[in-house]
Amino acid sequence: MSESVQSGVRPGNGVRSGDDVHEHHGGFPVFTPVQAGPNYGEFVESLRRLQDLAVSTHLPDDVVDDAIARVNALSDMLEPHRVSEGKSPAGFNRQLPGRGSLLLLPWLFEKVEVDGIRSRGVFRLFHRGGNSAAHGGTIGLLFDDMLGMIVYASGHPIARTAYLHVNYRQVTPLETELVLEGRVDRVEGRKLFCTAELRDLDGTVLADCEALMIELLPGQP
Ligand SMILES: CCCCCCCCCCCCCCCC(=O)SCCNC(=O)CCNC(=O)[C@H](O)C(C)(C)COP(=O)(O)OP(=O)(O)OC[C@H]1O[C@@H](n2cnc3c(N)ncnc32)[C@H](O)[C@@H]1OP(=O)(O)O
Repeated sequence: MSESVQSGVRPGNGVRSGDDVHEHHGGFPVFTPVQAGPNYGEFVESLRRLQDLAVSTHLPDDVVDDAIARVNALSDMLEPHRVSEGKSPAGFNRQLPGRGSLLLLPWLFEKVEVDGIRSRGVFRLFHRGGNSAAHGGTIGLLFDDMLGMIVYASGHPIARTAYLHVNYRQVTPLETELVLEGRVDRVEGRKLFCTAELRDLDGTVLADCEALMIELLPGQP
């Protein structure tokens, strides 16, 4: 199999179909994953810490002024290195929490196999919704991103989420290790019906979802 991937997606370990199916479905460009450097994970984690602090501090105005200047200086340093989609290590590095993406929940995959996926991690302070619970939208983000990985691992061509039904069963705590598991339950043509559950370490289901992923047709964005 080539090193090229569509939006970071390629078949799970030698499963199901050949290269053609994966490299010619959908209108995604073919990306070559950008390997993160040795300190990239620490860089992303430093930015997450900054986000945690941004939502959990009450700063004097002069500290805010100083912070604005420093953050702008940092942005000015990064700006000349801007690249187009697919040319940054962000999102392509499965060995890093959140695949090295600041958007994604900083979770790590424990199992990425044809029959399903398991990942583990915490919701951070900056994911707070209210009363120390995770914001419901961030739970949807966790599920939705996992669905992409489920499709990838199961060996199906790239797919998009047609619907994602989330059941919020219990309040989801912040800064507490949790486990997420999901899989493709059944396939009808291009339609992949998936389920996933978010549990605490006692096995209590905090949220679960049912989703329809649809394999993209050639040229579909
Ligand atoms: C090496 C390192 C590894 C890294 C590895 C990374 C891998 C990880 C990548 C992550 C990648 C992100 C993946 C996240 C997933 C998104 O978040 S995607 C973003 C959110 N979703 C979207 O933006 C989708 C927007 N919608 C669309 O583009 C189109 O509606 C769709 C979903 C492509 C479907 O359109 P279509 O192809 O025209 O399909 P259509 O003919 O309408 O329907 C096909 C069938 O599905 C049914 N259907 C369609 N929609 C629905 C619906 N909402 N409800 C029920 N049935 C429906 C139709 O009834 C039809 O059924 P049949 O008649 O065939 O029985």
